[in-house]
Amino acid sequence: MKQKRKTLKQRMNKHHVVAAFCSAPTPPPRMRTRNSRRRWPSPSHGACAAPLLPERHGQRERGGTCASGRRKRRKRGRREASCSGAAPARHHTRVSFLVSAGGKEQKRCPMAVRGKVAAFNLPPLPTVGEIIKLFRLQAQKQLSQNFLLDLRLTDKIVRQAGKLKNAHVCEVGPGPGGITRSILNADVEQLLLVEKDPRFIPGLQMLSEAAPGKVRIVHGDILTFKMEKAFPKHLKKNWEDEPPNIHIIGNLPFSVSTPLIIKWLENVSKKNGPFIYGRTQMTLTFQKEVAERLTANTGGKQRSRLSIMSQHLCTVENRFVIPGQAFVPKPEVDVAVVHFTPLVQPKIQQPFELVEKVVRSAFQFRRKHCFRGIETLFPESERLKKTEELMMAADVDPTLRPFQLSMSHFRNLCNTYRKMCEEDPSLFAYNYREELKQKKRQHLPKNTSQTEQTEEEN
Ligand SMILES: C[S@@+](CC[C@H](N)C(=O)[O-])C[C@H]1O[C@@H](n2cnc3c(N)ncnc32)[C@H](O)[C@@H]1O
Repeated sequence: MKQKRKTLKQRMNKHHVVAAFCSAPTPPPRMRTRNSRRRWPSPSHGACAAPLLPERHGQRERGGTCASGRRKRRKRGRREASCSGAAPARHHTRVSFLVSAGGKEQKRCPMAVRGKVAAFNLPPLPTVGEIIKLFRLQAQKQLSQNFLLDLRLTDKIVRQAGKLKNAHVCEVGPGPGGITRSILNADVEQLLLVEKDPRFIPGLQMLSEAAPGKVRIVHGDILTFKMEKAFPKHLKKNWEDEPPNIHIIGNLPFSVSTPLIIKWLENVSKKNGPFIYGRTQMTLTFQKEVAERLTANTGGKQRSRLSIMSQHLCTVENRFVIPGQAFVPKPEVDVAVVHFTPLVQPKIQQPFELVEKVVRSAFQFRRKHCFRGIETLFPESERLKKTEELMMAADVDPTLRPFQLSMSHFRNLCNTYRKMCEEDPSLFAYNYREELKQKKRQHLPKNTSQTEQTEEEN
């Protein structure tokens, strides 16, 4: 009789587990999964995981009716209960969930989906590590893929975005879905995932099924993806108002994050792309040194083109550093999480291209006096005269080094250069590098300023 009742209970458990994966948004009343045994059920639909997921439901039920099965389960239960909060990320594949009859969390390994950010609980899922194994998602070095498996860390990244309850979020490069889980746990309204590598799509579909109606997956390149229509129109806010409840979050490869932030800064300046909705906030990871450049102050060692371009358009905050060893595989460098909020008024009120040109020229020779870079704004024939005119009118000491120039120095330089371009409409089209190339092609004798290598970082 006792044995019969247990079997029924087990059947109920099985039913709830399946339901959780198929469509039910609520967690099962009581469930145990032992991930090393791969007990999770396969998703019932979608082209994603079915062929790779082992079918174990029958085995589970049979195991429950014999004495040795019960002994094994008791032993396993003790092991699960001993899973401590200090478990390192690599232990995460052995994590289990224990949820009580009321759906209230009794005990759950802190490595699992939780943290202050959690406001919505995904049903039990295979861990990120298991998804990687299950779908054989080896990181591709040429795509600079480095994954975050520690969900405390992904929660921490997501917390940097602020309150996400009912927010519309776009995650760039979700990969195996660590950050994705933390975003979903923050009780967002809608999550748009843009992933370039098709190998990750089935694992993401699995997450999508665990949070029905919330996730939209786009297989595409974020550098070309059009964000203008990505979110509902009613979320639009005036630029002067508080930022809309729209966030961009992502841990992108370094090769993509720098060109992407430059593109998005241009979008901020033109109020298009993701900023058609207002002052959309971004929480993104960068190589630590790039994050330092983005946030460097006047006189700082890392002060560069990126510092001026980002800080004149946004409030930029370097929130925290993630050591390289937190990623799998470990990259050569550390990573920093940077938060951007577009400013109501840019600090330099000139077109993006003009500011970019002045700033790029100024940092052309970063160890030399700033006039050496600034003079590359002018054709050789009138270089000296025009550079003097610009520096005088902008009230900038020509012997300062580029990294010593403040935002107001750059504002004055841009405003004066704009006036000079209005007086001489051909000036803005002048391109120093083009001139150099042409001269090289013509085999003209080179003077020092022509042969000098530019030092500006790109
Ligand atoms: C560094 S991995 C991070 C993966 C995951 N977000 C994490 O934190 O574990 C970068 C991810 O971005 C994806 N990715 C790379 N370039 C991309 C692009 N241009 N557009 C969209 N996704 C891209 C990669 O395929 C990979 O999944």
